[in-house]
Amino acid sequence: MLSSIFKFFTASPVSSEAAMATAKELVETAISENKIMIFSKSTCPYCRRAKALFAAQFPDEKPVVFELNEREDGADIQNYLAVKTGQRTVPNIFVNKKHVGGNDDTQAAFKTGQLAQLVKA
Ligand SMILES: N[C@@H](CCC(=O)N[C@@H](CS)C(=O)NCC(=O)O)C(=O)O
Repeated sequence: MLSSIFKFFTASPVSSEAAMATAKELVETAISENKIMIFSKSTCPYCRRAKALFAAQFPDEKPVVFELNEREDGADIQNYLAVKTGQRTVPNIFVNKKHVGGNDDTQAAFKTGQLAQLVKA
């Protein structure tokens, strides 16, 4: 019972001001400290495809992945990312502090060579 109430609140599209501020700091630190930062959900097929692309094409780089569905602050992070990037879906990917976007954007950026440019920037 308590855990279902808790899940309802963590899945909420509304975060308190304090939770948003905490999520903001966490997200901004993660983006600035990690070359490839992937906000993901472990159950999401688009996320799997994006992670597989990095593993296959940039095997020397080790993306940092936050699985939002496995964290208590996952909904707050997702809400902050929506404000920051205009994108609410996962994956939400940053390379060298640049917002690449979701899986479709990442696959497209790989095809044009832009992703490789960003990775080595
Ligand atoms: N076109 C997007 C599709 C991403 C997408 O639909 N992701 C789903 C999960 S598989 C999502 O974020 N749904 C909303 C949510 O999980 O909150 C992409 O290529 O990244």
